[in-house]
Amino acid sequence: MAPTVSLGYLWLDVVALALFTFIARAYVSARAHKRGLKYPPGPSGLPLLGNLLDIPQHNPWVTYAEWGKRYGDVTSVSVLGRLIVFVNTARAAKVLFERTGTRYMDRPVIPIIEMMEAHFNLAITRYSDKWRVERRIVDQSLRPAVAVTYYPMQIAKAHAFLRQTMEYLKHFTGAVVMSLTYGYDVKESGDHYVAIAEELLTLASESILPGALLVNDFPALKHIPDWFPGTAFKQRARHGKKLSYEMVNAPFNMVKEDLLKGTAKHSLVHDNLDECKGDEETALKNAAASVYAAGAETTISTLSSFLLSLLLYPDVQQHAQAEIDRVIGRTRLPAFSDRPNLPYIDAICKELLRWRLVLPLSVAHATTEDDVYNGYFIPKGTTVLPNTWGILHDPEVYPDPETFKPERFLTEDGKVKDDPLLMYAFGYGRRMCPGRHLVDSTLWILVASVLSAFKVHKKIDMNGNEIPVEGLYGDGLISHPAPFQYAISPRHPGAARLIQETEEQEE
Ligand code: HEM
Repeated sequence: MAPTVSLGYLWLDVVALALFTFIARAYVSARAHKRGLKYPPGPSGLPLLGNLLDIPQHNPWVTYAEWGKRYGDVTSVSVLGRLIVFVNTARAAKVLFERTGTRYMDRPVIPIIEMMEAHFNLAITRYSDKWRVERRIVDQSLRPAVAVTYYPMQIAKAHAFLRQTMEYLKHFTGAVVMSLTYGYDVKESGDHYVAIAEELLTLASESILPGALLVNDFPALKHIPDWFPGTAFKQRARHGKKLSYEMVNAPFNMVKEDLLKGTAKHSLVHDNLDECKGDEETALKNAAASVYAAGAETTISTLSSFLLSLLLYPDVQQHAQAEIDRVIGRTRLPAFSDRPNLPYIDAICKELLRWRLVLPLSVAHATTEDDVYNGYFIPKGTTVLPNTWGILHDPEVYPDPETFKPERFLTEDGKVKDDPLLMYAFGYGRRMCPGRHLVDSTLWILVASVLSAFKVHKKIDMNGNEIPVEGLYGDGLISHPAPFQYAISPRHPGAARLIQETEEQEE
């Protein structure tokens, strides 16, 4: 039976905490006014609720980009008194994230993520000594000189992908990241570690964006007991906590056991474990789980977009295959040494990062101290969301931005164009993605291998008609294409044999 005796006290506590939250936020706002400064402009909100009802749940980055056009390159909204700032242009991103040192390098506290104990993840760790130690481990293990040592493994996984085709997509990305992090070869279906990570990441990704859960704006709701209506978020948090524990500890303990047995392979954990003492082991554990958490789903989303782009833009496929035939021919599969001679393949990889962003709103930053931008006040602790989608879909920089056009990254004489803005797909300043060098080679080898061996086309239904593909995307923090149907077949008579040979080479 639900306890009733303490209900009065409980509500007093919750109301007191809510009031405290409001007063603290009102105090910050008063501080801004005292200095004669306003928050960055944005849509006007309702009393108390602020802009809560203006936050869209579908493709929010498109609305935020429209606000950017209307109100300026830095805009803001208030949700139940919590200020959220959006950075809408490359110019503002440069000033705020690159020229102000560490002022914008914190992460906001997200109550539901803390309740899930998923803040082990470096990507959402506050700017602190803990972040510095764990980031150093990840940077060391994923720097370009180490990333190249994973080339043979990446080639082997890409060839396995060709052999098993599409069911292997999820497996492929999980396989690369699990192999480099723990030296573990994931099972081809139903892998326990991959399943846990996928479930936790989906749960966290759905819970994190502004407006997703009320508890994120009103932390006092954490204290409401489970039996109270509307507290499903607590069950979600408890389940997330169990998954976080398993994700951080289970694969790490497996490497320790393998080390004792003498069977552990080259991996981030293996290479760092020898030097670990006391707390350093926790840092290594967190860093490793973060690499998996940040690396697998993001890469899956990009590779799914690759397949989708081939269905929607058959001419891109033809152009790429003509380049492969010209440079490599049809008697072998691509190797990393072919890369300088395949600029169109490189341009496809770049356009994939721009066209459908894996993290359209990047990962939220937060300010470590007060700041003033263009005369507007941005207080310490403000959530700052870079609208990377808006920046990389600005029609003045990328004409016809919704169309997949690899040639926008080629010069007139067919060379690959350097585009510094594209790095924003990987984030900003010191928080920029440490996995970007690895992504660069993973993406390239898979795109080149698939295009070399296969034709990817629309599936045909029982009446002989092509099944249409809409190209819709989901709305979580990590944006995935909605499921779509496709067919895949060897591109030429020798392709099947080349694929078969990869198996023999690996034996
Ligand atoms: C297409 C694939 C990927 C994309 C588009 C991507 C993009 C991003 C972005 C936008 C951030 C946030 C940066 C910021 O806050 O400014 C990030 C953070 C991070 N990424 Fe990636 N990423 C990808 C793959 C990977 C891979 C493969 C790994 C590891 C092997 C990885 C590891 C991380 C880590 C550890 C962080 C947290 C960094 C921090 O907060 O200090 N990512 N990534």
